[in-house]
Amino acid sequence: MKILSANQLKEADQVTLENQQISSLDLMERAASQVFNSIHQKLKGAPILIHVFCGIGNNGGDGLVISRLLLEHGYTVKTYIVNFSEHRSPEFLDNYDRLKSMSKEWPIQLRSEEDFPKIARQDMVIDAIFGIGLNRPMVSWVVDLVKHINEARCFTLGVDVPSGLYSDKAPDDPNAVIVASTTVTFQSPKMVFFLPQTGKYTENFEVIDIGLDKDFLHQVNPQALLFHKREISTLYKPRPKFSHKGTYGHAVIIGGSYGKIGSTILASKAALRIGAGLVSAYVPECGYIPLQTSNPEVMVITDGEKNITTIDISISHNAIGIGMGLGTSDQTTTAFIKFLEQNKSPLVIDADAINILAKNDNYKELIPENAILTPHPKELERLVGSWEHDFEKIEKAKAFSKKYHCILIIKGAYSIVVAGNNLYVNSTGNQGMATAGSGDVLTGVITGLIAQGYDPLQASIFGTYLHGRAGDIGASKKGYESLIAGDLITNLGNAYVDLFKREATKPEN
Ligand SMILES: NC(=O)C1=CN([C@@H]2O[C@H](COP(=O)(O)OP(=O)(O)OC[C@H]3O[C@@H](n4cnc5c(N)ncnc54)[C@H](O)[C@@H]3O)[C@@H](O)[C@H]2O)[C@H](O)CC1
Ligand SMILES: [K+]
Repeated sequence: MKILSANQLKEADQVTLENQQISSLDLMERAASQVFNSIHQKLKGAPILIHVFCGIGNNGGDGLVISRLLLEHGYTVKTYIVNFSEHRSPEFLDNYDRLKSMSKEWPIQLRSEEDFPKIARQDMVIDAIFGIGLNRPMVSWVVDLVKHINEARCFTLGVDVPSGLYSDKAPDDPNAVIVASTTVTFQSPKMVFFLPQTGKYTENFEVIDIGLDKDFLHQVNPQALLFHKREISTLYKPRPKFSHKGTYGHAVIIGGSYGKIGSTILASKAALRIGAGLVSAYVPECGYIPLQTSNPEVMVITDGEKNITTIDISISHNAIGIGMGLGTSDQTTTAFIKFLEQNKSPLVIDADAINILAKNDNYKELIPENAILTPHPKELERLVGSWEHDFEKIEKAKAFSKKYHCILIIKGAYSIVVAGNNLYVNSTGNQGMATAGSGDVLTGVITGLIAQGYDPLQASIFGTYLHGRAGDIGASKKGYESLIAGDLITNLGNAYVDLFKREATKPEN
């Protein structure tokens, strides 16, 4: 599914009006009626008080249409106009008149704190104050209104986006944004829903198709792509019946140091469970017995006593995952840099291997083309430098990916695969996966997929999805708190099976 920017949506809007020969008032009616349908389906006429807060632009216009339709269907509604400016949009004004002409109770004008209504915990709020048009800080009484609404802690539905969010940067004041229980958004999910600083303002979101011009939507180069099961399942490579372990490649996992051998146990097991034909672990001597005991299917090569001192892989192989538990001692650093100078294999670079690269710009030049780096936020910061907000972080990640011709996977609630200017947002995973070793499993998964013949970009997107889905299935059985990295490995098989199940284990956003 395409994630479009605010400008792209505005352009789509214009193209649609021309090609479908409709007015923007018609389009607003179409869009807002769908929001009403979604509310009506859930409320089914429930006799609760619904407060609809409308700005004076087109988001506010949507709110007025929703108010009218709710009233027509017998709901108890109070409509408020948030007068943050004198420049009311024509579509707002048309709908304002329509609402006044059909309702005995006129909308209530808000101009200052004295006008704020009481909102009870059991009421519902529809937030149509600002949409994708917010382009400067809100005046202070509107900020106070937002806080007043949030303090009520009642079910709050955001129209298009929670008011107070910009489309391309973090909010000026983190308390000046509506915290929505759900957001019904038009045509395309918004990038803000997927980023930590802004995604927290909506618990859920629902995308509704408002019928924007199909050709435009088809040809437009999106801000990012969001991957769900239907798109992901097309990446799956079926296994031929007459195949053997050699068909599925040899994955090598390099890492571990005294006290951190578990990371390589997890990564190598994950590479096996995702389907690599053969897996070898290259670890220091102290890892030999733990690995052989816990993963009998994995072959073990050792070097150094407590940490790796040279990396010499003479066995034939198809992919290497390196860095988990590796440590960053001088000896290990030298070994890793020498390895990079000679290596010709597809690489997944994780954890301490990223930390070593971050030490020196000359090291980064050694990143092979199409290597995949899987940093968590702190590792990413070491690699690309600090950022002020998430959009800047993404721009820095893109610049890094282009400069070094590699793929970055920004791990988080929605992991984002960055390949040059292209962004791929993952839709699976949950907060239970914020646990030790989760990243080691991801590295093993992606390395195992490359060994089987998936290209690095496919392996990044597909691997991130399967890893998250395994976490979702694991959490559905164990809950978030008790989910551990080993459970992700256990459920990788279920994640594959789930790809071809019709019903999703978790509703798609
Ligand atoms: N194609 C679609 O997706 C459709 C979207 N619709 C809805 O329209 C809004 C966007 O409407 P717009 O009028 O452009 O912007 P807003 O309503 O978000 O904001 C109103 C207006 O206010 C000005 N402004 C911005 N920041 C401030 C501020 N801090 N203080 C005062 N004034 C401010 C600015 O000029 C804005 O234009 C979209 O989200 C959807 O809800 C259509 O209904 C259907 C098609
Ligand atoms: K809104």
